[in-house]
Amino acid sequence: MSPRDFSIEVIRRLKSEGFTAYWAGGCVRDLLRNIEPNDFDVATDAPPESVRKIFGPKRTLAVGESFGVMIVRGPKSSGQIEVATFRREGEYLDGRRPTTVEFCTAEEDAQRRDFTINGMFYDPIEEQVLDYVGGQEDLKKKIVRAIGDPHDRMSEDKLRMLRGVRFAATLGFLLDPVTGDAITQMASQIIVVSPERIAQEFRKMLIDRERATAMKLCESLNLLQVILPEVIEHSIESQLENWTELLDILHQLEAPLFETAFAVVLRDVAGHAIPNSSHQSVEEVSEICKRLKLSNRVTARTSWLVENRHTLANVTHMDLAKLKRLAQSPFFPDWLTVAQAEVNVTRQHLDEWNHLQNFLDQNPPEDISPPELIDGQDLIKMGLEPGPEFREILTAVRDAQLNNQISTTEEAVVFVKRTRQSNS
Ligand SMILES: Nc1ccn([C@@H]2O[C@H](COP(=O)(O)OP(=O)(O)OP(=O)(O)O)[C@@H](O)[C@H]2O)c(=O)n1
Repeated sequence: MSPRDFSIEVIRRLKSEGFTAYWAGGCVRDLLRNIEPNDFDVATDAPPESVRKIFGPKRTLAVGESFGVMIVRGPKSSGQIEVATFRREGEYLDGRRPTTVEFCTAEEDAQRRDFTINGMFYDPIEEQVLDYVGGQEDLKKKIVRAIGDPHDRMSEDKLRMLRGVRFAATLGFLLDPVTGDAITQMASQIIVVSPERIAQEFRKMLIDRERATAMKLCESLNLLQVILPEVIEHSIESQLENWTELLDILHQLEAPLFETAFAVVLRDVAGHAIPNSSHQSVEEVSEICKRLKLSNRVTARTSWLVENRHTLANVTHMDLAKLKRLAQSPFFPDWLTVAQAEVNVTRQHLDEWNHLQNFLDQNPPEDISPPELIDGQDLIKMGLEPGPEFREILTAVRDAQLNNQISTTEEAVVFVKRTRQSNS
């Protein structure tokens, strides 16, 4: 059973027990835009204990029982769906979670949601939309508008400021000016939101095709200045054209990973620290990643991409070994994605880009990463004492191999002997 069919089954069951139940929130927005939703959330007037009784304790899991949210597990392929009791939320003291909730009507439940386009319900059995907040109208007009007073909605959950930006950018909608003004006024408060949640919104924005629109909106609403002050300090104040260029490059990226797009966002953090030195800048980049609690894997990839942001300019001066080492990097495909976008936007380093393409055409992957000819054991067999210089010797052998000077183990042995003779 598909998740969609399972959620209809759940609604049917709740109704047969005398409750009301609808699809709610994002899935209604997507369905009305003719887009298949990622998940189907159900909202109902059944209290959590009734949900548990109807579906049985084995198939239900209270994820936020005090907030009225239960997970109902379906047969294997149908996954699980969230069934939330209509609720009105009490005060949000920490800007993240309400201190209390009270169960209420569907209409009141709609009023506590974030944006009108996310505040609708749909009855899949009667095929009827329930819209208490003007969501259909705003969908038609392509507007992201907070429900009721935008200050109130944003105060309740400060992350909604970023959600508003994301919906406007990714849906290609306009951010309602009153909602936008409220966000600008409250932007500094985004810091109360956990770094993980902020990073998750950034991820969603940056992997979307409209990532440049999202960043531009974050900047114009002052959110970026609070979340990534380094980017703004370095790009906007000193060089406005760098910021415009950065947005153009972001826009040009072909289906990037989050970290690839994030490295573009951070590209000028680097240049500013010490011109022509990437070291300090990379430390700054990994500090930013740490602050956003990004994983080590993401941090490594982002830092490597920023560190190598000027590498294209040097490719014509690199020998084969250096080029092959570059292309061997697990991050090279992402680096190419950025380099291609940079070339397209700046029209600089076209010769270098062509040089690199020729190199890649002429060197298939097996030539770029050929099996090693010798290792430490071979050096010991040759009578060498294990020590720190093993690394140097093996690097020199590898360079000679990558430069096509040697291609067999025998040649490698001769190479080692000859180098040692000439060094002594
Ligand atoms: N800070 C939030 C988060 C969610 N919601 C409400 O809860 C619904 C479901 O939230 P979620 O699954 O996080 O978002 P979606 O709208 O489904 O969109 P996406 O999955 O793209 O985040 C939203 O539509 C909205 O009605 C809200 O009011 N305020």
